[in-house]
Amino acid sequence: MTRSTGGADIGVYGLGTMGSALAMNLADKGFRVAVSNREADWIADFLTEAEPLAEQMVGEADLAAFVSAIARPRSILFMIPSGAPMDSMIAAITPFLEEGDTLIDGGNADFNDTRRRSQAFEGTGFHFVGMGVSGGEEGARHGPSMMVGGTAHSWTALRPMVEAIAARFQGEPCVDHLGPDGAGHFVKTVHNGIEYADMQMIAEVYGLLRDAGEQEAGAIGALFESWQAGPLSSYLIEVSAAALQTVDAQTGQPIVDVILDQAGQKGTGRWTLIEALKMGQSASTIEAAVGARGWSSEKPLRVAAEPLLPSGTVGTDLPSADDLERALLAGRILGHAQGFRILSAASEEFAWSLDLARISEIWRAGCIIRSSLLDDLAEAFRGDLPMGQLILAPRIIALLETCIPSLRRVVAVGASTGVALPALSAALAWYDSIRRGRGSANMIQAQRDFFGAHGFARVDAEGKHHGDWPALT
Ligand SMILES: NC(=O)C1=CN([C@@H]2O[C@H](COP(=O)(O)OP(=O)(O)OC[C@H]3O[C@@H](n4cnc5c(N)ncnc54)[C@H](OP(=O)(O)O)[C@@H]3O)[C@@H](O)[C@H]2O)C=CC1
Ligand SMILES: O=C(CO)[C@H](O)[C@H](O)COP(=O)(O)O
Repeated sequence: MTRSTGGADIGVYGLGTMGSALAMNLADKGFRVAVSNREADWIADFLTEAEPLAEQMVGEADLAAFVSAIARPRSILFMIPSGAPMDSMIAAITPFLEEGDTLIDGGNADFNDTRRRSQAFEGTGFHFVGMGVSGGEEGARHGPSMMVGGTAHSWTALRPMVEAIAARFQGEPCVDHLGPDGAGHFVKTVHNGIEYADMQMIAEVYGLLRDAGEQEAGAIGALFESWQAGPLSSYLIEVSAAALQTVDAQTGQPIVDVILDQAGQKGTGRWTLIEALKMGQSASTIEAAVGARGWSSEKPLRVAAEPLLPSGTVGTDLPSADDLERALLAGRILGHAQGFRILSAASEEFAWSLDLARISEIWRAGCIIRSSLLDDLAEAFRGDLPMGQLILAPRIIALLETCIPSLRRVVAVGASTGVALPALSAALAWYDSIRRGRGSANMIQAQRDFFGAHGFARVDAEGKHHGDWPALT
C-alpha cells in the first residue's frame, strides 16, 4: 500500500467525506500527503479513487507508520467526529509524536473540548490546533473557508498549506489564524448557528409560499433562482433554488415533496445558543432555527395536532415577491448581527481579540454561508461602527431601511395565515427590542420586587429601591 515514505508535508487521518476531499485538495496543490483511516480497507480504495493524485500520497493503516511517513515537525489533520473519537485518537497517536508536532482537529468540535485539549498539550512540546472547516465536500475538495485557532508556532507551520487549499475571494485566501486554543472552533460554531438561521428563514419563505400560496416547488425554486441576481445572492439560496427544481427519479415529483419533514442536527446550532446564553446574549433567530429542527422531529405530535388545533385564516393576500426577498435579507442581516454579537462577547470573555472584519472576509467565499451580504458586513466592520455594533453601522442601517418594512409585512401574513415563521418573527422582535430606548423590563422589575423583594433601580434616583406594593386579597 505504501508508495513513498518519510517526506509527507501533512498527514490526514479520517478519509470520510471531508478528509478525503481535503487530502485530494492538498495533493492537488502539490503537497505530499500521508493518509490513514480507522477502517483500514478504505485506505487502498481511497488511493485508487484519488488517482492520479495518489502519486503524491502515502497510505498507512498502522498509526506509527502513518506518523513516521510525515516530515518533522509534523502537521496531522484529523477529520473525524467530534467528542470521544477525537479524545481516543489523541491518546492513541500521542506516543508516536515528537517535539514540535501539531495535531489539528478539523472537525466540528465543541470549543470547550478544544480549549481543554490545548491546555493538556501545553508544556508537552506538542501543539494542538482547532480548525473550523466550512464548505462541505465540494468546498473541502476545491477551496473551503477555514477558521484556525492555536499557537503562533502551529499557524506558521500550517499557513502555507491552508492558504494554498483555501477558497479565494478577489485573490485573498479565505483562511486565517483567529486566536488561540478554541477560537477557531468557536467561530466555526457561530458560523453554523448563522447557517441554521439562514436555512430556517429560507425554509419559512418556502413554507409560506407552499402552504398559504399553494405554489409548486418548481415555481418557488424559480423565484429563489431569480434572487441570485440581487442582494440575497448566496450559496444557500443557490442550493435551495436548485433543490426545489430537482425532480425525484422514482416518482417524477419534485424531490422536496418526497423528503420527510424532519431535519437532522449534529450540535453546532445548539452549542451556539448554549454559549450565547452563558454570556447573556440573545440569539433569538438562531434559537428559533434550532427549535424549529426540534419541532420537525416531533412529527407524530404535529400530525395529531393539525386537525385539533385552530388554524389561521385562509384567503389572506400573500406578500409580493419583492417583500419576500427583502424580508429574507432583513432576516439574514439580523441573524448575522446576532452571530457577530456572540463572537464579540466571546472575544471579550476569553481575551481572544477576534477580528470581526477579518472573520466576515474569510466567510465571503468557500463556506456554506457565503453571500454578497458578507462583503457589506466586512466593509461595515472596517468602517464607522457606533458602540461596536454591526447593526448601527451606517451601511447596515441603510440596508435595514429598505427591508424592515417587508419583514413586518411577511411576518404579519405568517401570523394571520397560521404559517409558522419562527426565525423571521424572532428576527423582527430582536430588531424591535434593540431599537426601543425604553423597553418593558420595568414591568418585569416591578413583578420581581412584588413577589420576591428583589429591588429595582429608579429612573430618577440612584441606588436600589422597593415598591410599596399592596397586599393581595
Ligand atoms: N460533511 C460536512 O459537510 C462537514 C463536516 N465537518 C466535520 O468534519 C468531520 C468529519 O465529517 P465527515 O467527513 O462529513 O464524516 P464522515 O462520516 O464522512 O467520515 C467520518 C470519518 O471519521 C472516521 N471515524 C468515525 N468514528 C471514528 C472513531 N471513533 N475513531 C476514529 N475515526 C473515526 C470514519 O472512519 P471509518 O471509515 O472507519 O468509519 C471516517 O473516516 C466531523 O467532525 C464533521 O462534523 C465539518 C464541516 C463540514
Ligand atoms: O459544518 C457543516 C456545514 O458548515 C456541516 O455540514 C454540519 O454537519 C452542518 O450541521 P448540521 O449537520 O447540524 O446541520
